[in-house]
Amino acid sequence: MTDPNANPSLPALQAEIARLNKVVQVLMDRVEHSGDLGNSYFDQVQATVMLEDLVRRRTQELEAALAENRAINRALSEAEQKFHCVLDQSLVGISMTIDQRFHYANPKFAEILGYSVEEILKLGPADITPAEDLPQVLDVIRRALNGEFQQLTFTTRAVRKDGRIINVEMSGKAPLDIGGRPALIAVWADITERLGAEREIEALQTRLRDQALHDALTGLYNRLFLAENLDRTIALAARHGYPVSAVIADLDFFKSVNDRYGHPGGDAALKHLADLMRQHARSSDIICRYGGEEFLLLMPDTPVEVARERAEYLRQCLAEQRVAWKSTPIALTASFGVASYPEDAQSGGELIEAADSALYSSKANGRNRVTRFGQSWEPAPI
Ligand SMILES: Nc1nc2c(ncn2[C@@H]2O[C@H](COP(=O)(O)OP(=O)(O)OP(=O)(O)O)[C@@H](O)[C@H]2O)c(=O)[nH]1
Repeated sequence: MTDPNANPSLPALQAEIARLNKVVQVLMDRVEHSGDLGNSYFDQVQATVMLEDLVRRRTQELEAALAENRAINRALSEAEQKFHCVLDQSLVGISMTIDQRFHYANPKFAEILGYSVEEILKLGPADITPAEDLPQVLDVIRRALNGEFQQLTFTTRAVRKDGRIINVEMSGKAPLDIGGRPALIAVWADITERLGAEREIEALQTRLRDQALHDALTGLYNRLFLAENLDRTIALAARHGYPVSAVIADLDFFKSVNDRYGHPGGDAALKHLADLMRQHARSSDIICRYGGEEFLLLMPDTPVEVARERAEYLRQCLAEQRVAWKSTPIALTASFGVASYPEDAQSGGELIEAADSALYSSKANGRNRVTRFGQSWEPAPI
């Protein structure tokens, strides 16, 4: 990378040698012509001695200067070797770009991109950038050359020699003046694996959060989700002035379903009711498995009468359908309690309590029925 001509003392020395040569030439001419001018032999000898002395002194000075110059060059060469050694062993890629071409690349930079150093030096940033990223990369280079950044760290993609696209992080500083041309020095790291690992962790976190908020058996939201969202749902309703209705459904004599069909049969029954509630819900509704065989349907912006009708519809469907289970389909019924904010309750907690108390009335009054909070039960139509 170092130009030996860059040693500032060398041109000065060369100029001095040229000047001395001229002086010697002039003096020699004078000596030769002094005879023509009629000067004495003694004058000629004296001039020759002076000349020789001057040349000897100047030669000594020049030799000393040349020795110093050689020492400087040796020190420069050693420094360059050390510098190369560090760059060659660097764990990050280093490049220097001049006029859209890589003017320097360390082995790591070539390795990141799957080229040899010789090959990469025939390329430039545009050759290693995917076409769709090119406008953005060229814009960053343009702005860097304009001196818009003192320090820049930039994440982009690069195309390797084998065509594989990798994610790279590139850091650079303001351009340097190299031989009168702006040079961009950049440090590169292949962050493909790191990004992949980060994405996996993110996906895992999303999955874990999802699992934490859902019931594994039915896929419905669980109580934790309800706890996180109930108050917010009520607060939103209060702000916008609409009602929120709650329906709690509880399978009747579920213990005997388990006893008769076994736990897997009971699970199939729970999934059946969950699917039924899901099929007849609006996207704004929140359905969650509230307890073992208890389900909650939270219906924002829904008057209590509409909620009661929905509960009645679900009750009927459940009573009419059979849960497919081996050779013996399972007959099920459920009891329902309905309440509404702000009519029956002033908070999320009170709303659930009101719906629960209505459910209790349904159970107490014979099951397989829908009871609205604060109202006496009506006989079921079937
Ligand atoms: N299969 C299955 N059973 C469950 C699950 N969670 C709770 N249970 C059962 O649900 C039953 C609930 O019984 P109870 O609370 O006595 O209610 P019930 O038998 O439905 O009676 P009523 O509600 O009064 O009609 C218990 O036998 C629990 O073991 C589950 O995830 N799967």
